[in-house]
Amino acid sequence: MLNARVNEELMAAAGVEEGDVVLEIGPGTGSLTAALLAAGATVVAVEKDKHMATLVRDRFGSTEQLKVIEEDITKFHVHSHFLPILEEKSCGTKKYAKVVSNLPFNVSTEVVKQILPMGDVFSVMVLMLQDEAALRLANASIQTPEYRPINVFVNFYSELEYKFKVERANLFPQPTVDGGVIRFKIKDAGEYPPVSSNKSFFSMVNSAFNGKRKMLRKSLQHLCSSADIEAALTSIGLPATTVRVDDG
Ligand SMILES: C[S@@+](CC[C@H](N)C(=O)[O-])C[C@H]1O[C@@H](n2cnc3c(N)ncnc32)[C@H](O)[C@@H]1O
Repeated sequence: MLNARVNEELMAAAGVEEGDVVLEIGPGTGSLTAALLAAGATVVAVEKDKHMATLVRDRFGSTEQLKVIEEDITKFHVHSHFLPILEEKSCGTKKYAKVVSNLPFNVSTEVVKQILPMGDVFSVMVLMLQDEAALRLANASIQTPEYRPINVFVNFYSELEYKFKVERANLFPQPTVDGGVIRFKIKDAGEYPPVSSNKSFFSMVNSAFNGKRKMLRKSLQHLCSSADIEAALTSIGLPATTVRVDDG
C-alpha cells in the first residue's frame, strides 16, 4: 500500500481503537500493520511468505502488541490463537476481534468463506477485494442474475456494506484492476436466519443454483418432493414453475 490515507480509511471502516485485537492477513512490508499498532491495537499478523514474515518481525521488533505468524491463512487455526488472547483481554464482558486486511485479490473469497462463520471470534471484517467483485457482493439484489450462492452465504453470516474504491495506482505492484473495500458486520450465531442445519441449508442453496434454467422443483428433487417444493414456492408468492435466473 503506497497511500497511508487508505490504511487510515481501512481502520476507520472497522472502527479500530486502542485495545482492539486485530487479525491482519498478509502484512507484506507492514504498512497497514504500522497504522494498526499506532492506533493501539494488538495485532496478530498471519503472513505466508517467510521473507515477508521476517521483514515485519524485524521492522517492529519484539513487542507484546504484535504477533507475526508465518502461515497460510487458509490453514491457520483461528480459534486456538484468538480465544486465549480475547479471554485475557475480556475484563468480564466477551470481547471480539476484528479483521482488517489488504490481501491479494485471489485469496479474498476463500478468506470471506473462512472468517464469516466465526461470529464467536470476530465482530467485523474490513477487506479490500477486486472492485467489481466487491460491488457485486455488496449490491446484488435477490431475484437478479447477479445474485449467487456466495451472496446467500455473506448475507447469512453478515451485514455488508461497500465502503470505498481504491484506485490501483495506490497499490504496489500495481494490479490491473481497482480495489473495493467492504465492511462485513459479522453476525453472532443467534442472529443467523433460522434454518434446521446450516450445512443442509447451503447444500440446498447450491443445488438450487445448479442447472441453468432448470425448475427448482427439479433441481431440489433429491432433497424433497415436488409437492413440498411447490408448496414452499407458493407460500412466498412464486409460481410452482420457478426456474433459477440464468445470466448465461
Ligand atoms: C498485497 S500484499 C500486502 C500488502 C500489505 N498488507 C500492505 O498494506 O502494504 C499481500 C501479502 O499477503 C501475503 N499472502 C498472500 N497469500 C496469503 C495467504 N494465503 N496467507 C497469508 N498471507 C498471504 C503475501 O505474501 C503478501 O505479503
